[in-house]
Amino acid sequence: MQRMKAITGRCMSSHNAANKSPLRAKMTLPMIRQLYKDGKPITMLTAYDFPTGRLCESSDVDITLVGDSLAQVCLGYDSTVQLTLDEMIHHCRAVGRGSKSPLLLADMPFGTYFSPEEAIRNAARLMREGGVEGVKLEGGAEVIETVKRLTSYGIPVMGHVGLMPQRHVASGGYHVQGRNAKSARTIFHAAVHLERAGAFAIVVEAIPAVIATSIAKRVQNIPVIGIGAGNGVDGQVLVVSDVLGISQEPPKFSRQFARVGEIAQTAIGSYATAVRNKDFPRQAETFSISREQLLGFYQQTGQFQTRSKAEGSSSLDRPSTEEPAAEESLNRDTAAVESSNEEAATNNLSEEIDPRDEDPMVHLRSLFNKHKHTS
Ligand SMILES: Nc1nc(=O)c2c([nH]1)NC[C@@H]1CN(c3ccc(C(=O)N[C@@H](CCC(=O)O)C(=O)O)cc3)CN21
Ligand SMILES: CC(C)C(=O)C(=O)O
Repeated sequence: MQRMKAITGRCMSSHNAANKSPLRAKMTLPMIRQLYKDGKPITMLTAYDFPTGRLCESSDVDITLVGDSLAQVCLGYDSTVQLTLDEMIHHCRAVGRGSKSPLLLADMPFGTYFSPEEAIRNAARLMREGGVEGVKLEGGAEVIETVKRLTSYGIPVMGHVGLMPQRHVASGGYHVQGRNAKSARTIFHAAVHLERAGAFAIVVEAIPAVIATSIAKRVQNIPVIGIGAGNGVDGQVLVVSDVLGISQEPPKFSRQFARVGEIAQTAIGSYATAVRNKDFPRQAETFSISREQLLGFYQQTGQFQTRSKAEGSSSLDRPSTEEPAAEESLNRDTAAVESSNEEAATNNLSEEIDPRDEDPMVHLRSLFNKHKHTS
């Protein structure tokens, strides 16, 4: 019942051309909180563009995250550090056009929240220009003041501790965090402080499951959402391309719930083969034109001409006509075409016509001549 409430805001436009899925409740922060209070696991998935946004919508996830993994997964950069705020905003807008009902969040890109002032300005851009409903940022003690300031201005903030991909240069790679007592304690305290600073949720990434569970038990008022952090937390997040099986190097903690990459490659290979074999397109994949209109076209473009002439011109490749027209209406329409093109037609029809049997011209010419003789 909770999920059926609060059908407001962006959800009102969810029956547009872009979104054929049935109306579902617009996820709001209070609804996320309620899921948490009810002990229901929160589902979160990344999206990077309109199609993946639509998948979040139709698959009923609670939170769509335009993660800065966008940089690697979608844009081909080496790391998230290279992503700009403008690029992030551009992709948020696309995701938002497909993902209407889930809560829509964006990662603050690297270098856009080094001071509280900078963070406020850039988070406001993500909300105003990108259309997101909250931001996620990586960090512990060093971002607490920033989180306080953002939330004080009504900008919902999701924290992110443990493995922080934006620090991969300093960390020398993507390493599991919290595997010694000191590191685990630092992450634990960061989570506690993020809750106090006003974060509405915290992502914990690539830490031992028992540490994540400890954090989730200690953080009592907001959900702890795990990625590579085991099953003792309040929700899970994964990268959509890992879930679909289209990532080049999915992290060990992810699961490929399908092998969409293999399916896609097979499909595209089949397409290329069909084109090379002239097996694509087929008749049903082609457009037709009525015989009378085709006749008019041939007349108006002077294509009733001799075979030798025809062979000399490359513009005479003629599409086949498939649409059967009732003889009567064809004759009537042909007459109309003829009267408006009588002179040109007469000139052209006085010449020898391409005799090939399969050529629709042959049939059209005979109809045309029949009409001329009987009128
Ligand atoms: N496709 C994809 N999925 C992700 O989850 C993801 C990205 N890309 N890009 C941005 C960050 C980077 N992330 C990563 C990337 C690699 C590992 C990884 O391979 N970790 C190793 C352990 C490495 C070590 O401890 O030395 C592993 O075995 O999973 C983890 C998180 C998570 N994010
Ligand atoms: C995987 C999630 C948590 C993320 O931060 C990202 O996609 O960048």
